Amino acid sequence: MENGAAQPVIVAIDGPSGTGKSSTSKAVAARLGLSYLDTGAQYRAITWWMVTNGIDVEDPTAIAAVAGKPEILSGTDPAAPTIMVDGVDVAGPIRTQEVTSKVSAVSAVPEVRSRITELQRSLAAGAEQGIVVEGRDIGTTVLPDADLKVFLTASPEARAARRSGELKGADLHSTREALIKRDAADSSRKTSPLAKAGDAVEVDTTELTLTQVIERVVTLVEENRAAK
Ligand SMILES: Nc1ncnc2c1ncn2[C@@H]1O[C@H](COP(=O)(O)OP(=O)(O)O)[C@@H](O)[C@H]1O
Ligand SMILES: Nc1ccn([C@H]2C[C@H](O)[C@@H](COP(=O)(O)OP(=O)(O)O)O2)c(=O)n1
Repeated sequence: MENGAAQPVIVAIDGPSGTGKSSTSKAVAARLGLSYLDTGAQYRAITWWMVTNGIDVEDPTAIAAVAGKPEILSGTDPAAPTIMVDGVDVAGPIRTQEVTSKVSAVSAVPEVRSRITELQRSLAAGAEQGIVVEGRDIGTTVLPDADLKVFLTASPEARAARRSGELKGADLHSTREALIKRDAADSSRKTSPLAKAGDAVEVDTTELTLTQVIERVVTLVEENRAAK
């Protein structure tokens, strides 16, 4: 723009688990001075609340009935993202195996999705410089008018190796199986499944380093801005 003030830019980054969405999105947002939102953390947070409050996660009606109750607050600074539920910092508890194994069932419930989608849209609208939002349905459903949509992929082997590295020695085979099962659940649900938007740029990260993926996405954002 003539006066040098950049228009806010909205970047949607989707893809299955372990493709590098969180690491890439955080780094791209930090580099470009944008906000950052991890929507998986929000679905994990509402799942943590359901588990903590004894809600049967196999019962969609029970989940739907209380979906509006927890207050979920996301801090969008890429240098220090935060996630709170009813005033409690749940950044650690939302990463347990128990939450990971239940998050697909909870996030498949339409009342949960509409609640969380509303929060996501409001955070995106309020981001003054723009925002990088990562998840499963950002480009398709949450922010279909995003300036740039990226869909990250990687082989199941690469994704499982990355995840087991994080879980400090977790068995590679069982990590791979759990990951494939969660992808299948997330891709096959009726409401807003994991899917690549028609206008998303697909980046296969299997053979790329994290630095290369970050560079690729930063370049895509810069090209997008320059074309405006
Ligand atoms: N291109 C890559 N090459 C190697 N490791 C990667 C790459 N991208 C991400 N990682 C690592 O893989 C793990 C999962 O990445 P993460 O960003 O959490 O993925 P996602 O958000 O898609 O689940 C992290 O430990 C991260 O450092
Ligand atoms: N936009 C989103 C983001 C996540 N989810 C659901 C489906 C995912 O399996 C869980 C957890 O997502 P998260 O990004 O934290 O998962 P990983 O870090 O890739 O293991 O949340 C979703 O349904 N929609």
